[in-house]
Amino acid sequence: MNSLRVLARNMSQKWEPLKKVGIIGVPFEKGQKKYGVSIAPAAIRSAGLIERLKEIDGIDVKDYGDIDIPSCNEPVNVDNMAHLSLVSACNKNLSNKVSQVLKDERVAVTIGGDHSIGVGTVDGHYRVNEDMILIWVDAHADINTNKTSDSGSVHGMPVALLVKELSDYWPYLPSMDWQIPKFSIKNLGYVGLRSVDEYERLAIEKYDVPAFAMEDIEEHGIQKSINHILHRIDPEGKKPIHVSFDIDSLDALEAPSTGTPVRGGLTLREAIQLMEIIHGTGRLRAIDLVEINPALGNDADRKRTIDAGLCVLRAGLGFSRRGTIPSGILDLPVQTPQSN
Ligand SMILES: NC(=[NH2+])NCCC[C@H](N)C(=O)O
Ligand SMILES: [Mn+2]
Ligand SMILES: [Mn+2]
Repeated sequence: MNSLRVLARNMSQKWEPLKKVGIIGVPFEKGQKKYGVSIAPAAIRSAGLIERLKEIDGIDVKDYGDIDIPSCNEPVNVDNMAHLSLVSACNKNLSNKVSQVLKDERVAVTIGGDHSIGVGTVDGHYRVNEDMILIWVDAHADINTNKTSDSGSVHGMPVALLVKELSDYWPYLPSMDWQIPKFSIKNLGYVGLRSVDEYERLAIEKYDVPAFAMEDIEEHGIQKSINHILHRIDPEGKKPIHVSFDIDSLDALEAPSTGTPVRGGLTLREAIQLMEIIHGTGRLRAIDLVEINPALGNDADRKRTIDAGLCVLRAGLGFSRRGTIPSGILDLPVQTPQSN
């Protein structure tokens, strides 16, 4: 969006939660090493994704289906970066789809997939709303480069690929020409961190990113933590919000079916409250739900993890734990006298 349009919107727009939602499935798992995260969109849909979202008062849900995932293509060789060409091709399609959903004036809800797909969702969002801010809810910071990563898995690198301030720390990445990192790290905040690699910590401190690790959340509570972040990166409360929610931000007891679980995480109640607060700003425009791996754990684990993800989405999209009044009805039903 050009800056004049942004200015016009900021002057005229009173933010209201968007009641229209577009679902995008991304059955992609090449950003990490374990089988299973690619079957999450199907598993979450069959657990009742659309139906449970439709229970939210006044909501309009459109399913855009799954994006095309390339199965093989010309491999490119970049040191310590596995499957880069596939990651790149998937994200290119995804970026276009997210832009389309946002242009349709719907909240873009992307169901992953591993967290490497954050490159496509944020890129697609940025292309529509250049003033967007990004809340990365995760046990991990996902801000490694191929030089600092121990794993070589791209799901630990999406933030570093996205932010312009780190572009000089990358080599030339063949196949990634479509993605120009323009998003500023100044518009990023973290919630839930508890497994941060050394160079990731260095990047967070160098750029003074508001990063609420679990100890900070313990100290301040989830409400003050998210309000602090939102105020730090957008003091006037004018910018569209993108939440990239990695299910491993939740405690491993709440979400066991995930590839890189870390104990001591957010309770589901904290995550719900976080999403309710962000919903309450009226500015939430994109949610990613990633790293659910239905192939890990037993039936109960799978069910608990998917259900936790659905609770997070519902909270972000306006479901109220207080309950809602039936629409158009003003009083309790009276009893009609019985005939016999
Ligand atoms: N999206 C995730 N679950 N990321 C885990 C990343 C773990 C580790 N920091 C790495 O770079 O490999
Ligand atoms: Mn992640
Ligand atoms: Mn993670």
